Amino acid sequence: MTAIEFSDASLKFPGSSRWAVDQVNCEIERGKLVVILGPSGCGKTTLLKMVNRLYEPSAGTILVNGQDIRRVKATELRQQIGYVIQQSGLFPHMTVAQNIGVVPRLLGWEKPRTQARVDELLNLVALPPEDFRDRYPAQLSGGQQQRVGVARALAGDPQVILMDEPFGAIDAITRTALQDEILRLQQQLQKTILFVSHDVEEALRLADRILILRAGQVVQYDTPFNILTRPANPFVYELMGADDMVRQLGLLRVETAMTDAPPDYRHTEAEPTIARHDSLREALSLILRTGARQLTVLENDIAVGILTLEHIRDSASVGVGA
Ligand SMILES: Nc1ncnc2c1ncn2[C@@H]1O[C@H](COP(=O)(O)OP(=O)(O)OP(=O)(O)O)[C@@H](O)[C@H]1O
Repeated sequence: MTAIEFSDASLKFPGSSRWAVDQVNCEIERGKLVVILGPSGCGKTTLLKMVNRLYEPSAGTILVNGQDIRRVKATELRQQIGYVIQQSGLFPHMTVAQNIGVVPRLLGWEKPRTQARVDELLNLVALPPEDFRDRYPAQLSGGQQQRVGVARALAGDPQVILMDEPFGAIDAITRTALQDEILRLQQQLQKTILFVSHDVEEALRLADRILILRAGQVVQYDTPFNILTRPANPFVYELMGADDMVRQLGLLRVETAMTDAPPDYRHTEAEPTIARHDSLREALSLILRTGARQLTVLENDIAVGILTLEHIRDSASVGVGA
């Protein structure tokens, strides 16, 4: 099912001679995390802000859950769509609980229901409620503020969440921790997330699909694996740094290269196993170390896939497409 659909979506800012977003056509499947990637000024933020009508398209249409967003009041639309921005955007004069409770209050929830939801969300983003509920944003680290920002975006239980470089201003170690958190939450909640980034590693780690923009136009929209192995043109190849394959293998997840295990598949105890979220680099090490012909890919102790050296080799044989 399609959660967001862009049809010829375009935007030209008043007084500007060029299109900031130029005839974007793409469908975002429900439950997927799509990263919009591209160089500075290519239109990533503009495209994102068109979805919750912070910017109105000059031409084309955008559907959210099948509905033309022009037919929904902007305020109502924004209550249905979570939004996380770089500097968290928390209201400084409100406590953490009040910040997270903004949308539930707008939706008219009773106080006890809002309070319970705030605590549930703080637990979900690994901030113990009793420690954090009554603090003000200035009393939090940058990483904690972003966690609260994510909790706030989830508060009304929206199906669609927009994230605009949410971890851009965070140090590298905390950023990795927050990315792990998003992957964990995503496994649990399966929201449709449109995530702006200019960081290739972040895109490869998080995305089910990557949308590459250049000068407002879609250059390629595909899985991280296909973008790395079949870049549409030299621009994509360079953007992805596809010449450094060892680094890329460290970023691609096993699940991006494996084949699904047949329903009757059984693996013997002796066969080495790997988790679907481990990196291809770890998989390669394991194959080389054990001399195994194939690895069984596990998720929650269940065999979900098979990974061979050929799969990894395919992922490393980059060619620039037409
Ligand atoms: N409010 C505005 N008025 C006029 N032009 C704008 C406005 N906002 C953005 N632009 C222009 O539109 C183009 C796309 O900007 P946008 O912010 O979407 O790019 P971006 O890809 O998100 O960039 P970055 O990675 O640097 O944040 C740029 O040329 C920018 O200068």
